[in-house]
Amino acid sequence: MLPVGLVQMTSDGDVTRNIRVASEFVRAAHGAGAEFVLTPEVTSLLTSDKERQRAMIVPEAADPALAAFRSLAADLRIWLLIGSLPILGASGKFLNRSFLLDPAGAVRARYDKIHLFDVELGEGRSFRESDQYEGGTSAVLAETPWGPLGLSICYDVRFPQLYRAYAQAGAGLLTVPSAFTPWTGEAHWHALLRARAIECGAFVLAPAQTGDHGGGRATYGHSLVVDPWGRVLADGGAEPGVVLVELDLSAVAEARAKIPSLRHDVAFRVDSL
Ligand SMILES: O=C(O)CNC(=O)[C@H](CS)NC(=O)CCC(=O)C(=O)O
Repeated sequence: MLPVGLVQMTSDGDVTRNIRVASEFVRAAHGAGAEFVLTPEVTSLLTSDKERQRAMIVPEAADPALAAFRSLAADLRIWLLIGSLPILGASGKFLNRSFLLDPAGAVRARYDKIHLFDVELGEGRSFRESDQYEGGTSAVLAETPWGPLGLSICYDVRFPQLYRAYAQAGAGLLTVPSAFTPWTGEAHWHALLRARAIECGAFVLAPAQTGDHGGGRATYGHSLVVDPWGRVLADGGAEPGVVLVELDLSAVAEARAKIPSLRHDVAFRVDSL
């Protein structure tokens, strides 16, 4: 059994505060027995204030949040997935980067969000993540004591081919740290995450931002753990806090034995008539 803890929080423009709040929740999850703790997308900074982003977002080597979370993982002797930190890349654009830290505080994997959220939701709700961020180009499968883990972030969840590639490469754990909008979350969040779990026969771990972040930004919450049969094992609701759940890892082989759809994948062509 793997005891996991998902941190649900309301990050804002105050990096120091966000690091403190996330760290308190991580400590609480560890105190409750979690050996693997996960935080949401943009744990360290969630703001629409572009000047503030320009001032606060730095290269990885100088990032105070990464340094703090590496010490925390080492201090608590836990595996820690920091859902993402905004990082200043070499091109001058930002990268939306997940970090998997081991119990020695070492960075075991980095993943840069591949699919950027450029959408028009209507009623003046538009997002253009690519204005400031550069997308990643590599899927990343990380080794853990609990088997291979496939990393992704938020809007990536709408691209099932990423998760299928992870499942075909052996992943039984999939991470989807997020900051979903309240509107799309209400309509799609549970369905998308359950679909990824079911079609991959894998656990989906999705720690989420929640609530009102100020400056017109709000997120859906509902941090979710879904098992390989598609059952929602835990739902974080709307309030900040920690979601705790024990994963029975044998459920991966069990689901895939019942429905071996990963083995039934065939290459096909599309005939346009
Ligand atoms: O910009 C930041 O500060 C943090 N990043 C986010 O909030 C990102 C990009 S705007 N949000 C999403 O990808 C939401 C996806 C979503 O809601 C959907 O697919 O429906």
